[in-house]
Amino acid sequence: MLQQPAIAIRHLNHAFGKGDLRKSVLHDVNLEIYPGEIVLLTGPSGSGKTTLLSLIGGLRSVQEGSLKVLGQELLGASKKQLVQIRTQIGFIFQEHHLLSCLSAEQNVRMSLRLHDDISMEERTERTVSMLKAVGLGDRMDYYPNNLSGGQKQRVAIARALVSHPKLVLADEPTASLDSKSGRDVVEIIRRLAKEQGCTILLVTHDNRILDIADRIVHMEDGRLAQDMALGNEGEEIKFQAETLINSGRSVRA
Ligand SMILES: Nc1ncnc2c1ncn2[C@@H]1O[C@H](COP(=O)(O)OP(=O)(O)OP(=O)(O)O)[C@@H](O)[C@H]1O
Repeated sequence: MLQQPAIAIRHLNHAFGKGDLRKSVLHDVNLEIYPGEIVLLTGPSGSGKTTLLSLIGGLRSVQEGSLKVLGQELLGASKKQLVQIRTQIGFIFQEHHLLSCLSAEQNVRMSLRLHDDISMEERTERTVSMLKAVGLGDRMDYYPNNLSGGQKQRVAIARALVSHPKLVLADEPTASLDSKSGRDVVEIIRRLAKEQGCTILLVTHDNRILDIADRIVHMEDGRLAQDMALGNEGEEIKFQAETLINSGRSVRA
């Protein structure tokens, strides 16, 4: 493949704690994800998915191995470089982390504050059109407390995508949603990501998401245990993929 990977990971190890309390949680992780790919990260509770996602997002420092995100090496990166890489990534979490004192519009607009290259006028335009794209054109002045769970998660998606990031990292974005809202949220992420051509890495235990993915990467005990491409293949692969997602869910339950 000629394209540069959006994420390139080589021999990545990670541990928490020191001395006797040191616990190794990622072991020799190797992974490449290419621009435009939608990849699901699955695995049992405690297998290291969130740790891996937070390293890729520049939310933790890389300890050992190589981790390149959008061409930038994060091993040894300065705080300033980590902040810079974070501005190029859209984050969507299970808990939406909206600021309750700000309206939906202000929450979305906030994520453009570090983008000095985008004029005030364009920030307003983008914010309004992104909230319309997630179906909240008539809720822009609402505060989070007056929105449903699914609506709050849609504001969080708008906030993650309004800067047109090249990479979106999502950690169980549908976990707190009912089945219809969960499906809507996933469909919105997929549509907007394909329109904007961005790469998505999504941690999930939710097999309703399966059909939006190009690939499933499965973790066990801090290692990548399986990497499966999905396409228009038959029921057998689909069954295997569902089993992987369910294995994570049943262990967690
Ligand atoms: N800040 C931390 N300090 C110490 N140990 C941690 C910390 N964060 C995670 N761990 C440990 O690292 C391991 C991997 O955790 P991680 O949250 O990455 O797993 P996960 O696959 O995302 O799990 P889940 O599906 O439950 O969210 C677990 O054993 C966890 O207890």
